[in-house]
Amino acid sequence: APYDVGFVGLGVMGKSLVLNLADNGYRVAAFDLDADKITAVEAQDQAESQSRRVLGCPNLATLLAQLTAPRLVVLSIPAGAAVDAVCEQLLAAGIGPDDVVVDTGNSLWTDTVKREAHYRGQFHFFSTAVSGGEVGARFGPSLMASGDARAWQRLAPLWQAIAAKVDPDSGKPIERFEPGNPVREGEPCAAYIGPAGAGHYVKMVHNGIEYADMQLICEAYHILRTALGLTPAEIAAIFRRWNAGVLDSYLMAISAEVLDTWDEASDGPLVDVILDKAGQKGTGLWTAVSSLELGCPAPTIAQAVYARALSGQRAERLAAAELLRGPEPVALSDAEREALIEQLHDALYCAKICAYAQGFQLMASAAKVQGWTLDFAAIARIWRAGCIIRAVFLQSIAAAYERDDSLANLLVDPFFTEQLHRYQGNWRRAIAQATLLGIPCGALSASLAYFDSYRLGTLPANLLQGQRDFFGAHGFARTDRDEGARFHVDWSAPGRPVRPA
Ligand SMILES: O=C(O)[C@H](O)[C@@H](O)[C@H](O)[C@H](O)COP(=O)(O)O
Repeated sequence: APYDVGFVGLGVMGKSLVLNLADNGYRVAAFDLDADKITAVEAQDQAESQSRRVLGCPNLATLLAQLTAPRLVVLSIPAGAAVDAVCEQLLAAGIGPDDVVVDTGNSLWTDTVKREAHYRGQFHFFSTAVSGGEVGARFGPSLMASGDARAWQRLAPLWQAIAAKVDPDSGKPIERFEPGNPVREGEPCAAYIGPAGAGHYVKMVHNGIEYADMQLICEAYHILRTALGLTPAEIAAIFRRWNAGVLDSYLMAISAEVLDTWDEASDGPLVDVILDKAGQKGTGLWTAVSSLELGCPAPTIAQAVYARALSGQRAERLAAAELLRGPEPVALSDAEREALIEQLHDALYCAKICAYAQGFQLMASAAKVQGWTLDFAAIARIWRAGCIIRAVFLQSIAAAYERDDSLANLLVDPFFTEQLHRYQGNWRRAIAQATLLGIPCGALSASLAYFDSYRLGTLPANLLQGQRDFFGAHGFARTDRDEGARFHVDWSAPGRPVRPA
């Protein structure tokens, strides 16, 4: 019998998606340039299922020959030129106008837009951004699909079958990590986001928020470690406690796991032998750049990208540490220590709300410019399970957009407004304490500055406009005239007259 879907790229994510598809009853014809990867996925398939659900193919022509027409071919290959190379090879191997090719890598959304247009008429170039890492891909990722809606009709049953599932009542993930026993009940975390590029844009922002979330947790860890001298295991215990409340999330849970991990070689906490130089593959940077280009502030996300870059300047930091002095360490009383832990909890929560608010507002800004109609409640719902930023609080974000799908910013949703009012005091105290102790908390404080700026009717941009007009005659609007009218001061003339510009 012919195979249901072709799969090209059997790396960590590709192999996991293939076995997930097979677990859900799809017969997969698979190819990779590396023959060992083909053998490996076939062997794992047989070991897990004692049947042949996955067929390794020696080349793309053989793969296409196994498939039911119109054919469906999924790509899981590194973002960039490799995607175009494989598309050209598929054309040479005989893929046709009715066939669908799906890019599941972390491609830059503008590349996806170009590819869909470039291959139109040759085959349907579709995309589905995947979040959840190796385990997510294997047992249930979050899937953000975009492109021709007719291609989605074909893909939807497969994606909804393999996607992570959420319990419709609690909004919590239904998780089971058993080969051959996929989760079939619950709401699937797979959605059609919109035209080409929309899915990859939304995934890019997911990753930007992921960067912010991770950086915020790292700053809390740094303050607990430095200000209170707690051990990684003690901090892990605090994170577990926090993970039982409003901060309940995958990233909080794995942070506790990392902190609790012992390194035999050094006979100490693993985290103490991990070099403090953060890597990055680009999605966070792309998000920050898009926010700057759109003029839609995402300072917590941008600060998280900068924090990675700063960590990368390790040699310079070590040299600077010999030269630059911070404040003298201060011993905190037991009451102050307990208070700081509570304050940090609230600071993390408030800053997290700001990072998500920035991400959702950024998606809204991009949608406006691109002419996309994004369903923010649906996006929040498919991020409740499977993806890296999965968290209970996404249920509240979904509810906020269900209440008002044209919400200007999550900060002004009644639920989140009330939360910020309740917890902001401790947020300020945590940042003030860390700052006095000389412990960097750029993402926590960038979030607070964002909140304080967004909630203020008047900002000091009036002086800034004056400065710009003084040195560059750039002009300004007046508060007591129509906003469209421009004015300029003749700064060198007596009395500095203000004239229409
Ligand atoms: O949603 C996910 O499954 C992850 O975000 C995934 O896409 C990947 O792990 C990131 O690309 C890591 O990004 P950095 O290497 O830039 O941290």
